[in-house]
Amino acid sequence: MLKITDLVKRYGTGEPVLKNLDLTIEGESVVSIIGSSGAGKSTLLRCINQLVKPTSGSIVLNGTELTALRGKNLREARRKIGMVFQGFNLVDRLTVMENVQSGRLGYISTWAAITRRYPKADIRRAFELMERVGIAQYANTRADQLSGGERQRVGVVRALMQQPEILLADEPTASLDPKTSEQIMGLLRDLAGELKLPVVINIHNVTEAKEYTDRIVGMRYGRIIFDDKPDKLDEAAMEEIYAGSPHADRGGDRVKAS
Ligand SMILES: Nc1ncnc2c1ncn2[C@@H]1O[C@H](COP(=O)(O)OP(=O)(O)OP(=O)(O)O)[C@@H](O)[C@H]1O
Repeated sequence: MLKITDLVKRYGTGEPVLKNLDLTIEGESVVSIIGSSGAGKSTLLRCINQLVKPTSGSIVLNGTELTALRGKNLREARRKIGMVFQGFNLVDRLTVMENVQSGRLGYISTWAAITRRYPKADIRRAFELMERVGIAQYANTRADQLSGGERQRVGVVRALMQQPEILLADEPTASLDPKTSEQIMGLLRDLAGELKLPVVINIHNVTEAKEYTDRIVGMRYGRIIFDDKPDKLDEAAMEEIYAGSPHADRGGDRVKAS
């Protein structure tokens, strides 16, 4: 379970971009985070995986308070959080297998990684996952030879190689064509169920959020103003999430668009 309580993030001396945010995610649910540009979606994901240090508040993942961790403990906790990125973040000149195995860095010795002497169990697991997502035939192909959809599948397998307890995806389909985008969303949804993994997806495409996720969290300027099942996201809720201007809202309490 992920339990976020009273989370505040302020960059420098500016107004907070996350304002006393509470969010609990249980079980294998697939949750999408929607909201206008600048609402704080990426900052929220980065606070969860501790790429960004929250200003205050609590983030507990399966009993571990992440905000209190430093050094080795922080590195260990971060392995439990898989990340999937918009731009895939692969190393182009490495093969698919090498990219996928980089998800095991931190679990295996540096020497084993440098010399590509991956443990047998890791190779087996990589092939299982690559088979599952349809890229096993590319194991020895350089990452830059693959299409966008195939590259994102590599990104997903790499994240799963970490044996994460939660998977975070930051705009995972924004660089993909519509059909491939739907395939990747379907894959994330199915993997969440198969691996009993909570998945949190930042997404601009509301149609995909409605179709492929179990719960939609709508953010507006650092606050959660909608949190419900996709079929509850009606026009009024959309208006509230997306209307208005950042200037009107920033800093103060939520201002309803007129
Ligand atoms: N490293 C940073 N330093 C200062 N301000 C930042 C930093 N990162 C983000 N911000 C600001 O925080 C606010 C929230 O940004 P964030 O990227 O979290 O929003 P978002 O909802 O993910 O937007 P988008 O959909 O465009 O990615 C914005 O005003 C942004 O300019």
